[in-house]
Amino acid sequence: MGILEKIEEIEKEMSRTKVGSSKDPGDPDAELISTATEYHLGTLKAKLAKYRAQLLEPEKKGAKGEGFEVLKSGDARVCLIGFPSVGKSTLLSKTTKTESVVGAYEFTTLTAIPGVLEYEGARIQLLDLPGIVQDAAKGRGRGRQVVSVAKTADLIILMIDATKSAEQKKLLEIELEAVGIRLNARKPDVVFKQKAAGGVSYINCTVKLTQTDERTVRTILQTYRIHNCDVMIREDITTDEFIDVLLGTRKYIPALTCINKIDGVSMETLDSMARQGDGKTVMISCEMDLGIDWLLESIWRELGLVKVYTKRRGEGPDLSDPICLRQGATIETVCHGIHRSLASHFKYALVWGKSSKFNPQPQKVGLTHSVQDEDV
Ligand SMILES: Nc1nc2c(ncn2[C@@H]2O[C@H](COP(=O)(O)OP(=O)(O)OP(=O)(O)O)[C@@H](O)[C@H]2O)c(=O)[nH]1
Ligand SMILES: [K+]
Ligand SMILES: [Mg+2]
Repeated sequence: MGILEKIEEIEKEMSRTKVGSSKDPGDPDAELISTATEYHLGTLKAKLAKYRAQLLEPEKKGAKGEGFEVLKSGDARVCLIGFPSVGKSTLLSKTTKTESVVGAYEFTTLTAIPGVLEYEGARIQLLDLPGIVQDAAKGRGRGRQVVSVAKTADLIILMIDATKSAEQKKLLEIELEAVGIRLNARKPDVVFKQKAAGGVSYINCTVKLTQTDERTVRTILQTYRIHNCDVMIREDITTDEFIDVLLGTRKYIPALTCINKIDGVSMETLDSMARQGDGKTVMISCEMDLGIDWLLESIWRELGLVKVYTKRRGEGPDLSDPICLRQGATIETVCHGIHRSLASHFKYALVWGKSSKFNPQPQKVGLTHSVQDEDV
């Protein structure tokens, strides 16, 4: 029997068990029967979770942990990362028009399910993902695939079940770190450029290095057989940070911790979680509809999107339909947001708002001008 058939068998057995367990209140054996039924259901659930976890195993040995193929769309991508059954799919179904199957058993979700969060005029892609297991990054389950998708996120939500171990957050962080994701860390201010010739040109501007030095940097370059490059260090970095930059495989991604199912814990526990939380922890209950607005606001804030409005000559700005952009976006990005060929026919733009030198008067600018939030 294949895994799918086994799963089907168990699901049938589960529904039979539920039907057969309707209690007769007058029956003295009812309590006994119901305990036995619960136990049986529990065993079935465990088996179901085991088989579903097998479905998540990589198809063949040595297969690379490629990400699930979901096209990026909208203004930004947010990934839901968490252990099984913390409520990732429940959250997606609640906040977007997409229905992702919710189940009381682990590994309900087997692939990446995208939904669209519409917030403040932005369209944010929210990705529901399979639950990960410990050692996911080493290739257990399809975990490696899940953490690989996380690399493509503009924001990662570490989703945690309030009723389960407080270790969850730490364990998730370890899995993400293992594939090179640095959560809530800023990219070190170091410029590293490989060249074809010319040797190593090392420049350390302005800062005094207290945690590494030129000799160490040069030794590391030799170890990696890099003989021609420009290195410019602009902050007091550690040796590890230099290696991060050198390998270029690190992703620096902002993250929020979302503690779900707070309906299931006592006020004391809730209070102590609130005290431990940093500015990047949000507590919610999908079931009781608590904290969802707080979460959406936090997502919006952490993404740091910039809203820009357009206006026609002689008319007011169109406030109903902003263009949402990443921080640091330029007029060129704005052009692409309006029409693909606009930038190639571009002469100049008039900008009103914070980025205009003459604010509140407009400024005439070129394609490389950086826009700011609420510019017109
Ligand atoms: N008490 C309570 N239960 C919840 C809450 N949110 C979700 N659940 C339940 O938790 C169970 C798991 O929910 P899912 O949304 O399937 O969890 P998931 O993280 O997507 O699980 P996998 O896809 O298996 O990794 C379901 O029985 C939900 O009804 C909540 O806020 N409170
Ligand atoms: K589940
Ligand atoms: Mg799910």
